Amino acid sequence: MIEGRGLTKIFNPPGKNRIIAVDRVDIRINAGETLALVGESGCGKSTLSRLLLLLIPPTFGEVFFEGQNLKELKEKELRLIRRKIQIVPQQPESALNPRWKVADSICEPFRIHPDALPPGRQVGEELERLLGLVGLEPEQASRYPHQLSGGELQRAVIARAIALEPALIICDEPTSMLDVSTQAAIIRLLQRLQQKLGCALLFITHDQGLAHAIGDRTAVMFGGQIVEEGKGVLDRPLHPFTRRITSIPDSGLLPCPEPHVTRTPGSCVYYQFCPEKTEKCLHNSEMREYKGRRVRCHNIPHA
Ligand SMILES: Nc1ncnc2c1ncn2[C@@H]1O[C@H](COP(=O)(O)OP(=O)(O)OP(=O)(O)O)[C@@H](O)[C@H]1O
Repeated sequence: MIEGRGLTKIFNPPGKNRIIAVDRVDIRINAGETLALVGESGCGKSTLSRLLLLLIPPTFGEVFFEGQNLKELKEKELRLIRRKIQIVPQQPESALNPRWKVADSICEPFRIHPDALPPGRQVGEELERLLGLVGLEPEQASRYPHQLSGGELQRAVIARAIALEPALIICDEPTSMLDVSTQAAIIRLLQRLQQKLGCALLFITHDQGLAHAIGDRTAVMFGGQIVEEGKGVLDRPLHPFTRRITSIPDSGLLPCPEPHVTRTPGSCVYYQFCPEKTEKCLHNSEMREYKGRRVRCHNIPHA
């Protein structure tokens, strides 16, 4: 359904070294599936998700949605596609207008896209339906954001995200600001909604337990690259980085280095950290298909 090919994002902050935030990433999310994107802080997960929506322009690479190259679309056509892809961010407050009642934020998509309202339906009826789907009371929706808890706010953001029946919801660490029991409730809600609405999820997290629980497939990121991707990645890891993080449950031990600082020029992105590196790892590694997986490592045999 959505596919990024060769996506690269280089930031050039004034007076600082350039940052290769996303480096030649190929990524595909199929209709109705959940892809968990896991990696340490700073490895490029959020930048990659913003590239997929063309919220920021890629330095190199292209994005295809249902076969259409987004770069070739006019702004109006791109807006129609963006309707089909919604984001649930880490901080729900950032997605809701603090001066609006929550109900008004949830219904905003219908004001922007009045044609999206099902024929014969009133906005109020849709609001009631959405609140029911996410488990919020009408009374809660009549409050302002600062009058709701973090979990309630995230439910409101999810209600807004599903209003236009998206084909894909990008969940960018949607539970990391919540306490553990609220986290579990929000995850269950997202899973239930996905089943009911049939949408795909790109679930971004640095929590490998969560990635394991929610993903049909998992993509592991390091230093701006996807280093391993497929089914069962966290159960039977092949890449040295995936093996390392899965051997230390809940590791926060390997903060992602900024590639321009730590990377040996031209080498595999994991070169400086890899206990198994050989001479060929001084050269960039390409993605290889192996046992139904994609792995970016010279030491994985060619299929
Ligand atoms: N607008 C920007 N200008 C300059 N550098 C940026 C910009 N946005 C992101 N970066 C840098 O790009 C790299 C990747 O950042 P990104 O936010 O995508 O990582 P992440 O994996 O989502 O991290 P986290 O889990 O902490 O949100 C980081 O080094 C970050 O500092």
